[in-house]
Amino acid sequence: MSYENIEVRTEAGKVGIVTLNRPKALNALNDALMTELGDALKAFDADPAIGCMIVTGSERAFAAGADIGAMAQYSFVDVYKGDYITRNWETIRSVRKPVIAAVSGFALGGGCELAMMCDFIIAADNAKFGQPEIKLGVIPGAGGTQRLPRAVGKSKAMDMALTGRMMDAAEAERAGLVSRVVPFDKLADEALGAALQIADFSQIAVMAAKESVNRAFESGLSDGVMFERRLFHALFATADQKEGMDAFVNKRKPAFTHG
Ligand SMILES: CCCCCCCCCCCCC/C=C/C(=O)SCCNC(=O)CCNC(=O)[C@H](O)C(C)(C)COP(=O)(O)OP(=O)(O)OC[C@H]1O[C@@H](n2cnc3c(N)ncnc32)[C@H](O)[C@@H]1OP(=O)(O)O
Repeated sequence: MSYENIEVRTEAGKVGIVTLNRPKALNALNDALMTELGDALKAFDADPAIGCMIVTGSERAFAAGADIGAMAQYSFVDVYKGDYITRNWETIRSVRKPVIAAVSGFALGGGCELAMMCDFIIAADNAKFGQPEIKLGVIPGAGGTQRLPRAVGKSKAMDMALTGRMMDAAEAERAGLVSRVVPFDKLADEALGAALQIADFSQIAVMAAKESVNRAFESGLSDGVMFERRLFHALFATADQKEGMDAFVNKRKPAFTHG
């Protein structure tokens, strides 16, 4: 499959990597890019050999937001009837294998929202996150007002949504938006290291872990705990649970099922 707005590759046959590729526009997210991104992630998700995915950008920008030039002329009818965002952005949330956002440079507006749709964010020390939509006379439209408070708390999320200010990688890590911060020249290796580690685990246990953690945002504590418990119980029906626990008892490396 050839793409215009992204680059796609695999590492070690088990990690799928998508690089946003509109450098002249700081990876501004247009409709074509988001459709290509969704298609690429769905293809990796369907590939039994792929255990984890990475979405990344350039040193200067993960993505500086949705494409303002593309949006400037749209009417309500355009975006409502075109099912703006729902039609393609939500695809990234439908993939069942983990997606790591490896963020350097600007992750603003839709770029920050895209990173938050991924399962966790590893940031370079030059990363800058923000939801500056207010400066354009709009508000975040791809989950920013919902995911950011859940990640960093109401006060910081409200501050960012109302002032449009950016926060740097260190503040983002302190606030809980970002899982790890590394020097830019270590970002690709850090993200790939995490992805390879995940891809070597039991693929069904990895998918269950992702599903269960995400359920925390969709249900009350008791329901979420019960959802987790039933998934935990269900994994005792898998060969990987037997292999993983037997390998520990017999002091050997487990050979999990991938795909
Ligand atoms: C039915 C139709 C469906 C269409 C679907 C479209 C896609 C879906 C969108 C929906 C997403 C949900 C809602 C999200 C909304 C947003 O994200 S709004 C945008 C939020 N982002 C911003 O406001 C940041 C805008 N950019 C800047 O503030 C600055 O560029 C910067 C990031 C601070 C960097 O500044 P500087 O270093 O001075 O570089 P610049 O010269 O400004 O930029 C370099 C070139 O990149 C272009 N560019 C930058 N950001 C964008 C952008 N968001 N959209 C388009 N183009 C961008 C900039 O114009 C420069 O280009 P040239 O002028 O040609 O050099």
